[in-house]
Amino acid sequence: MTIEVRGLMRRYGGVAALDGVALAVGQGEFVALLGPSGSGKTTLLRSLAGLEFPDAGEVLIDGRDMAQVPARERGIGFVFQNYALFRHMTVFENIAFGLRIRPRRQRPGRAEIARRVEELLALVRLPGLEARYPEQLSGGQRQRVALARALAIEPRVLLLDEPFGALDAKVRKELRLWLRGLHDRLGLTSLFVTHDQDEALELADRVAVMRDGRVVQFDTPEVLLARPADAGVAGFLGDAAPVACEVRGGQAHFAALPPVAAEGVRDGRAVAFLRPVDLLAEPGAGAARVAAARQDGRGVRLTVELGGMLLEALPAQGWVPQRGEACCVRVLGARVFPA
Ligand SMILES: Nc1ncnc2c1ncn2[C@@H]1O[C@H](COP(=O)(O)OP(=O)(O)OP(=O)(O)O)[C@@H](O)[C@H]1O
Repeated sequence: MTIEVRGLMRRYGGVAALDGVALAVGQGEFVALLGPSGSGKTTLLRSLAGLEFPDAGEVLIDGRDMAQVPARERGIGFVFQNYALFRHMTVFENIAFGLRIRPRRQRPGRAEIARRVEELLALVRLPGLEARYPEQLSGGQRQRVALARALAIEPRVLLLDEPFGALDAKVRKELRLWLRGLHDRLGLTSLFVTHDQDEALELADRVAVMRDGRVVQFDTPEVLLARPADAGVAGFLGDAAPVACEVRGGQAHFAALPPVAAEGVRDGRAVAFLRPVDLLAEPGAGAARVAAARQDGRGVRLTVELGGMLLEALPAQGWVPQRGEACCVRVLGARVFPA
């Protein structure tokens, strides 16, 4: 199924939660809505689900305008933060609920419901847990039950609001990869809200970056990192450090770093956004000093001190940096915007 919204507006008192949102999602895409708190992500997701009705604009699902159609008639599955399971119902009843609320004509019989619940539990890899209550499950298990409940109606579109928000980092990582696999296998079109950029960049085919009730950029993770639409997006993604510079003739000049290409940027004061992968530190008598070097899951993370700034950089291959050691920093690339 395809999803398209045009000119979506939603005001709460004086606040424009959605301020003219446009977005077109293709069949089979896995899309992240990413943005700071209050940027309108949840309001957009709820408008797609039919839990919120926009003041103006269109919500097209497979080309049909759904803006005023209630949630249960949209055939969309949704999963919210904090599981939102019914605490007084067993796992079986929670999942069956998704089937029992279907319009009468499509509602399956008792035996068929039991068969479907069993199938869904196998799908989310929780067989045999149907008699448990939510409080007898771990956070990750609860979230998978919530997903099974959403999938019970066989939706073609799945909407998820911070689905892994309450889980610890390891479970979160496992579950999101598993969810991506499930999306692919079932041929769903999915949108999920997150304010975790790693999650968005790792999982999504495309990421819609939201700010102040608008989608400011909608692109693949690669394009977002390489060509952010504006300084706001550049600063929000990829752990980029903003460094003041001066552009002259297509080059950005810094006080303490070598110049770097800034093609197409007009001459004058500017800001360069430098990610750790943009800076290569090498041992040698340079103006920089190693402020910290630590090992994490991805390799050595190096912090260098240079002209009063602290910048994250990659160490040259084979070099084991020591704190306080002098070094030189090369700039491999930068995203530069007029100040
Ligand atoms: N029911 C409501 N009543 C009044 N204001 C609301 C309501 N729902 C949302 N808002 C406001 O609309 C704006 C967008 O909110 P929304 O929840 O969509 O943002 P968000 O990007 O999902 O934020 P978060 O990441 O914090 O969940 C915010 O300023 C919020 O305070």
